[in-house]
Amino acid sequence: MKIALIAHDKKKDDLVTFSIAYKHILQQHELFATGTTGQRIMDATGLEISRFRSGPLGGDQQIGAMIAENNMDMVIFFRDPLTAQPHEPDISALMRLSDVYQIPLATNMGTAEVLLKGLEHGFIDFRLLAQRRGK
Ligand SMILES: O=C(CO)COP(=O)(O)O
Repeated sequence: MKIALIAHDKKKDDLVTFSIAYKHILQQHELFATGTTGQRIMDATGLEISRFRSGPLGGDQQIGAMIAENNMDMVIFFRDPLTAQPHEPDISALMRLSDVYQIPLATNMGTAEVLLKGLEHGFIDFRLLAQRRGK
């Protein structure tokens, strides 16, 4: 499965902690991230991650493009709901595309934990069908 990892600045520590805790699951999948988030997680975990641009410079849009191409299976996006972001339209667009294409999207650690455990137990296997349909 292809999983995107994204966190706003005030949530990056949480995502790093989460990635350490769930490294055993994450390492079985193909990981992508926005620029700074990806670097932080790689440094802390040693996981291999394909990094896009930083969010404000287009990273959210690049991940959105992968979703539109049926090329992303899950998005874990620790949003900061208390801080205004300069690229709010890009963030909304990414979440919108996740809904358009029915891609599992976790916007906080509670949901992310359920998603990764669901992934571990095969609950996200509908994406395998979607991948085949897209080819
Ligand atoms: O801004 C972001 C998501 O909207 C994240 O970007 P960075 O990972 O580069 O900080």
